[in-house]
Amino acid sequence: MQVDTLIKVKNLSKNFSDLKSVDAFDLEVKKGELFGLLGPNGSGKTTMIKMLTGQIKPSGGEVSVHGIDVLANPLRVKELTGIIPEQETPPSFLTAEEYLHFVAKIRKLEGFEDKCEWWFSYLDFAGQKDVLCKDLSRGTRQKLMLAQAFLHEPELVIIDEPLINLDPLMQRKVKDYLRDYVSKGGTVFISTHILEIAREICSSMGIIYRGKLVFSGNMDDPAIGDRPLEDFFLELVN
Ligand SMILES: Nc1ncnc2c1ncn2[C@@H]1O[C@H](COP(=O)(O)OP(=O)(O)OP(=O)(O)O)[C@@H](O)[C@H]1O
Repeated sequence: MQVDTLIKVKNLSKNFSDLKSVDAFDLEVKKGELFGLLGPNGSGKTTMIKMLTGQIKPSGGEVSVHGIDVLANPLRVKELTGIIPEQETPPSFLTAEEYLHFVAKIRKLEGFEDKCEWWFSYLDFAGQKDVLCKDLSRGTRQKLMLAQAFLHEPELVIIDEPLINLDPLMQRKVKDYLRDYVSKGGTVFISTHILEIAREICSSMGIIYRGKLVFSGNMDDPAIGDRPLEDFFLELVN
């Protein structure tokens, strides 16, 4: 079945005791979008991503990915989606290469060695292939997490803070890769509190503040106009 809306969220909420971390959130992300979820620290971005990827259960509302109810079938959603959760670290007892090969085998990828080689080369960490994941630098761990998420070229990739810990050259490469991925038909959902990233690469965005979606639209939405994104953002979250 062809699905054009890859992420659909309706009246979604997550409470931690009295705190409404995500509050009655509605959102749709269509195929081909590079969507950025922006918001200040503690506004609910990671909580949203955890609900999209079946890591935590919502307190209320509906969430579907690829037209599949995430609560009912989280494993199927994980099979179809590339995911980089917040500050995820790969297993400490595997080397970088072993980890990528392990992921490729779970994904039942054929000819994965070449694909892994491509990632080692593109993100310039072939020299760390044989290093245990626990001994990798934070930036190299992030490169590895990016590689594992895109290895099977899924229709949808969901990334919490894609450029975290990367140096400017690697940030440039990842931004180029994300733009190219979407231009070839992929869909990417990112969360970030870095507005320049969204301005530079996203086609659409949502702004979350205190758990509520306070804006959703394209980057050329007339409400933003010619203002710096920072001004628009601060107007909504102050
Ligand atoms: N497991 C939890 N138990 C209690 N409170 C939580 C839990 N997870 C998140 N929260 C709270 O929910 C709110 C939203 O947190 P979340 O991590 O989603 O924010 P964020 O927008 O991703 O922040 P940042 O940009 O700082 O990473 C915060 O107040 C946080 O303390």
